[in-house]
Amino acid sequence: MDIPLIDIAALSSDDTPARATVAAAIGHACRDTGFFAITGHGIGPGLIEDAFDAAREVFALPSARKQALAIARHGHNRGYVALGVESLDEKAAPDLKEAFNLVWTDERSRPPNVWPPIEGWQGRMQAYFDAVLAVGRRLHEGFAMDLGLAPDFFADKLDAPQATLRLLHYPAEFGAGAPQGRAGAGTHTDYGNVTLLATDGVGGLQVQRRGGGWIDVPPLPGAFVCNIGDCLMRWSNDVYVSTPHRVLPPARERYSIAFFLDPNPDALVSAIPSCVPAGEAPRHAPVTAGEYLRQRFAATYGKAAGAG
Ligand SMILES: O=C(O)CCC(=O)C(=O)O
Ligand SMILES: [Fe+2]
Repeated sequence: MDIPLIDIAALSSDDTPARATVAAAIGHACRDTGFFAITGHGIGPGLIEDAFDAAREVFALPSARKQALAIARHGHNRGYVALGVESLDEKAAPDLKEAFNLVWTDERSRPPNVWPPIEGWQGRMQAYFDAVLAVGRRLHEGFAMDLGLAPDFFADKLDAPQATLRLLHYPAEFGAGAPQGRAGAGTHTDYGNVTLLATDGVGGLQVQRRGGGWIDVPPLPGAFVCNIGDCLMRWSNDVYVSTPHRVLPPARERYSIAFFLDPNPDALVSAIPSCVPAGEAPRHAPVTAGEYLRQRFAATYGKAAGAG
């Protein structure tokens, strides 16, 4: 299979050889397509279903209510992004999707989230956010072990992360009749360290094959599709690959929930020693994760959307 299915349950155990086996499987996928799917993550189907229900409720709000929650109004990458605002492929026409973003915040160093006025919504989404963040941190223990680092290498670089939970809605009316050249989400790589994606079982996500062509990501109920982003690729001196992917205009209405786990703003992204061959210089200059992501967001949203 092009996108391996990895049971990560042993990562939560204290069985060192079993942890190393999972880490090696993750590492292999990160060097190959940069995409893998995980089971054994410990997030029950009920929590995932609740998150999708909450996503359907927010996108079903009247347009004016959604606009009141817009990122363009609130800034800091929180809130609603309407259809036609964003192009993940910076050179292409806007994506045929709407989105709602929630960010990691301690409500002191960063502003609070924007919450829609829906009964019980905040509790459901925060529970999902916390659960998926824990899994994302656990995956980093696997990356660290695979890269010859202490398992907790990333822990203090992810304790105030630039993490974003992004509810996505691709409306049905664009399926077969999508305007020429318009995608659900244009071809792009993700910016941060790792993305954990839950889908509702409607296809459309495709991953670029290195030799050319596209791999259809099959519906994987209960699993998360994970992929490496540009920041971790840079950290690994390009040993891990951040692979371009896209979402076709779906034939049916489609919902997905992406969780982007990106490091603390002040974390220094500097080539991991085991990834730099002896006698060679690192491929990229060190940069803070905050500065790196600022540059990437500016390119996608432009100033008008007030992202970042
Ligand atoms: O909706 C999806 O399946 C993927 C979305 C995606 O790749 C992204 O938002 O970065
Ligand atoms: Fe993506």
